[in-house]
Amino acid sequence: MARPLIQMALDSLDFNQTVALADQVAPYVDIFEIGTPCIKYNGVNLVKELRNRYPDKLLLVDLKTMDAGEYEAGAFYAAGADICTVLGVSGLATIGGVIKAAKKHAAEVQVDLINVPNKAECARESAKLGAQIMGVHTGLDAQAAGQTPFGDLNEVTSLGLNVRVSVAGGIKPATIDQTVKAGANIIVVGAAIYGAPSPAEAAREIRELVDAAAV
Ligand SMILES: O=C([C@H](O)CO)[C@H](O)[C@H](O)COP(=O)(O)O
Repeated sequence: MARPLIQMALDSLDFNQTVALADQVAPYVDIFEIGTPCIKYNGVNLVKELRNRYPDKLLLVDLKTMDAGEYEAGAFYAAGADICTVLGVSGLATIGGVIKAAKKHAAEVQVDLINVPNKAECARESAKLGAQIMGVHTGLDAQAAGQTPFGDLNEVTSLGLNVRVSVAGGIKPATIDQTVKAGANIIVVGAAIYGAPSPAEAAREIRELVDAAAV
């Protein structure tokens, strides 16, 4: 089984704390995600900082774009993003705009399926348009209401689309094995790492669990 990538969700608002957390977990993760609250607060300068500091890491900017796809995402690809996210609920015109911006920078697009009523249809149409990654996502508010992403993950991986499937929403050590076995290509972890007493130790444990589950 191909080893899934680990994506660290950097969800602090503080610029320096975000960079410090990235430094701690860097040896164990493949993708740095600048989370939505963080990118809204800090903007393109944080993208530039992480790009300069980590030229070889993948950098995802979780814009969750809802409108003006090409215009909004263009600046973040230009600053060094490898992947920007666009909301599935935004519609195909906006998703197409982000895809256009990504192409100009030889970069990629992730469609976030958060709150999309028909995830299969959105994933199929977005893949046809050229999006490379489908993001199955139970957001922080839905998690607080007791929801998990695993049912949606099974639905989207079983579509057999020629895309990578990312999963986010409260993933923790106890759920790594089922996540890998469900076919996720990218596993996003936020609170289980940044909320741990030692984020570096927590990231190392996640790395070991993913590697063990993927054999
Ligand atoms: O995308 C996220 C959230 O909606 C805030 O924008 C999180 O980064 C994502 O859910 C991963 O974090 P955890 O759920 O804490 O693992």
